[in-house]
Amino acid sequence: MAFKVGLLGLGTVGTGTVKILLDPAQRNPLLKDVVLHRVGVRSLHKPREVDLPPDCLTTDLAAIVSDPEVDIVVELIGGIEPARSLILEAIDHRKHVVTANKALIALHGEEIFEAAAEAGVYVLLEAAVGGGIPVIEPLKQSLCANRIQSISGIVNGTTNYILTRMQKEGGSFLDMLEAAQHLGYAEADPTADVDGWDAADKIAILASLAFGERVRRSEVYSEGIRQVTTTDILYADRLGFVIKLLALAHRVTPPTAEPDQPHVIDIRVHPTLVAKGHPLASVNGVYNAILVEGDPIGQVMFYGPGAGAGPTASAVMSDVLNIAALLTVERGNSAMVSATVSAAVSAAPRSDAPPVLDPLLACTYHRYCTIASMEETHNRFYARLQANDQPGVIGQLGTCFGQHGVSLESVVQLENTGDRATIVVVTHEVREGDFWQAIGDITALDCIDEVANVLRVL
Ligand SMILES: NC(=O)C1=CN([C@@H]2O[C@H](COP(=O)(O)OP(=O)(O)OC[C@H]3O[C@@H](n4cnc5c(N)ncnc54)[C@H](OP(=O)(O)O)[C@@H]3O)[C@@H](O)[C@H]2O)C=CC1
Ligand SMILES: N[C@@H](CC=O)C(=O)O
Ligand code: NA
Repeated sequence: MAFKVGLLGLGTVGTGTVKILLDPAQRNPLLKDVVLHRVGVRSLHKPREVDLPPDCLTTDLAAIVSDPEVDIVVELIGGIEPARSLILEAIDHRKHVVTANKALIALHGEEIFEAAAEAGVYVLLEAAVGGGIPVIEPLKQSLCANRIQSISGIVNGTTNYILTRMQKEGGSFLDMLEAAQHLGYAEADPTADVDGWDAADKIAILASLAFGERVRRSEVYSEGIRQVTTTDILYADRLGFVIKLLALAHRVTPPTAEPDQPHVIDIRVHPTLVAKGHPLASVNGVYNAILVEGDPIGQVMFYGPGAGAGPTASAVMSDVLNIAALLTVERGNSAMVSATVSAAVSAAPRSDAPPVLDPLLACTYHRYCTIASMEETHNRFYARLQANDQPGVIGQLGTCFGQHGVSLESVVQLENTGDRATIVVVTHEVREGDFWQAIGDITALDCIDEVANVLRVL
């Protein structure tokens, strides 16, 4: 019983996927039933790392998604269009879909999953978050009995790779970005990685799976890592922290709230000082980790390679095999029915209703959650200030923070050059809006040259 795959894209992840498909030895036996039928690319003349069967490669991607022989369409071209239209067309032709495209799912998930539910097909996306780390299916299935309270993690391999190398080698941001691009970790436009949009796509997807309600991608607050300097990395280190780009989501609504009201979710992405003893602090390089807190499980952490050809292809192929397994059961059952129930069944009226989907595998959320305004969230902060090195400066800072109810955990003067001083402040947890009002007043003080950087602290 063969299942035919129509693959869209033969770049980093597409190539990794073909390598698994063409080398089934000692993997799951079901892989032998999965056949690579067509591969769609932009250019037929690029050198490729894999030897494809003759006539497999095409630039006509529309023909792949409507090909009657294709059972599963694997979308690995990335971006919004033409990926969105091709996936919708594939669904319309009743193909199951596997995608690694978090940007598309975060933005157009509602349209895609509603079309899939109507057509009775699956759209699976294990590769879209955490690369090779199994996290989407565990959230949908293994943790489904839990009430999830929070998800926090490092979900972008490129920025974690850059920050780790900046920390360990003091290298320049641009050199490290180039290395991440060369290794195939970065998006086609690496702005999505560096500015936190890729991590925001991923936390929007994780939060909707964890909390059972859709998240409007446009409402997810995100800051990238451009403003993180080697000076901040050094000062953070002296204070006992490392700096990581964290994606955070937690349910603000208590479990006792009315079930018909949408949940309020605090969700954001920003560079964060993480205490060296925290489990996320030692996640380095291209590795990702996702810490889930639920009731009754407590804490569970998923860890592994978050980007790159092989790990991401491992996740893509797990989805393909999940679908192949379901199709094996479906075809086996219908063969049994047609063999045993003959005349009576064939005389009955045929139903065109789509097949019923496994509710733990399909994503069928019907309402949007409410996102808490950033001003109302509570955070700890690190602020690096340039000031006059004169008596009373620290007192004035303390007064300004105090007037806005911001309590300080530590204030240290880390460096002096001539009559200038660098002061680093770490606050206790405060209301975000109050902190920024205090910073506004501090900026206006005569003794302060500038607030050079502000970062949040976990
Ligand atoms: N790289 C990674 O580590 C990870 C990537 N992802 C996601 O996987 C997806 C693919 O990423 P990646 O493999 O890195 O991307 P690449 O840029 O390496 O590959 C893209 C492929 O798609 C083809 N393609 C792009 N646009 C078109 C088009 N309009 N028509 C036809 N073919 C097209 C390209 O063709 P050609 O080869 O001819 O140029 C290329 O083969 C993205 O959604 C990405 O976000 C997810 C997790 C990790
Ligand atoms: N560009 C992404 C690729 C995987 O999703 C990353 O760096 O994490
Ligand atoms: Na994954």
